[in-house]
Amino acid sequence: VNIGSLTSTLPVIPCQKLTDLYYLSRGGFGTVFKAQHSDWRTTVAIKCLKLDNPVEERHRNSLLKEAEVLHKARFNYIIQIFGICNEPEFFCIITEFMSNGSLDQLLHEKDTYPVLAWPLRLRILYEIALGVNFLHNMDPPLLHHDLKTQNILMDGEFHVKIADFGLSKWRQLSVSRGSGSKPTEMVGTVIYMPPEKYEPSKSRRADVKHDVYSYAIIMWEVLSRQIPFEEVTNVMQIMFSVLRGMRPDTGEESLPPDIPNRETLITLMTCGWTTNPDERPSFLKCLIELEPMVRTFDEIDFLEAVLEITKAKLRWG
Ligand SMILES: CNC(=O)c1cc(Oc2ccc(NC(=O)Nc3ccc(SCC(=O)O)c(F)c3)c(F)c2)ccn1
Repeated sequence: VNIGSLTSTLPVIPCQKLTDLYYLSRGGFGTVFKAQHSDWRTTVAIKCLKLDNPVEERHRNSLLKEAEVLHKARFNYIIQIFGICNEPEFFCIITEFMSNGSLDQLLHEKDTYPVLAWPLRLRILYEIALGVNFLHNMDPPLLHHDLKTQNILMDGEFHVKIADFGLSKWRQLSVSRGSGSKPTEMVGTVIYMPPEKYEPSKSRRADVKHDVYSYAIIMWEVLSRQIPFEEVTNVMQIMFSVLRGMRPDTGEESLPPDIPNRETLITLMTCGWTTNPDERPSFLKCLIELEPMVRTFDEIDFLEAVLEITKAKLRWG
């Protein structure tokens, strides 16, 4: 058997199979739609190149590259790619549709989700770590470098899938080329970015400790349901404060005393966002800390937590 032939090729899907397109989000030059696959009878998400500007080779290639990366990174906690649609006038990546949206929405839309039980919050943190740890274990390691709650998606049972809308990353690319006269403003958010990355020139190549800083900030956000540095006026002020050592507050008003394993979780998050990248834990270390915590809950605890928010969501409509 030729091992090369074993690597399953990615299905190429004719674009007329994709119907009922519904606009979801837009970025640099990519646009994301919800769609129906007419043969598979399921809902999918498609990330495609805008149709207005001529599909330059560069854009098509970067989307092809993304499809290849996703195809290689197939795992339980990474968004699943179903195929690509590669036609002269229409080019897109087809992925599973994550019906419960992003972690950002789950955490901060408190009208829709008034309660978010601790067992589910811990399972979410654990599954994010499983996903990123898998990427870091690939050969060569795949570094995400844009982990944020908007890139963590939730499926029908509120299980986590790591995604990368990547639209801001490319936009940043196009902006940082100094296209216009105005200063290249940072697109996207700076709160998940480790301080050593504020000066891209000085940052070390292929920084393996970037993602764990972002993860520590996400840990705080999941446990507090607050926006990190919400009280700080602007992006520059956040960057100066973080460079001086400011981090989200780990006091009881942000992280309530009833959090299970509160001290261990705070130790892990403060270690994860420490200024010196070398002192930050690996995702393997994070998983070893989190496994026993998640094991203290049983399947019913998770199902009850999911049922609670599913009911609330249906009531809110
Ligand atoms: C309510 N539901 C929705 O709105 C919705 C929208 C949706 O749209 C997409 C979102 C993201 C992607 N693409 C993507 O995630 N790619 C990618 C690339 C690299 C890495 S790993 C290394 C690295 O990060 O560079 C990675 F983890 C992921 C996409 F194709 C479609 C998908 C599902 N549901």
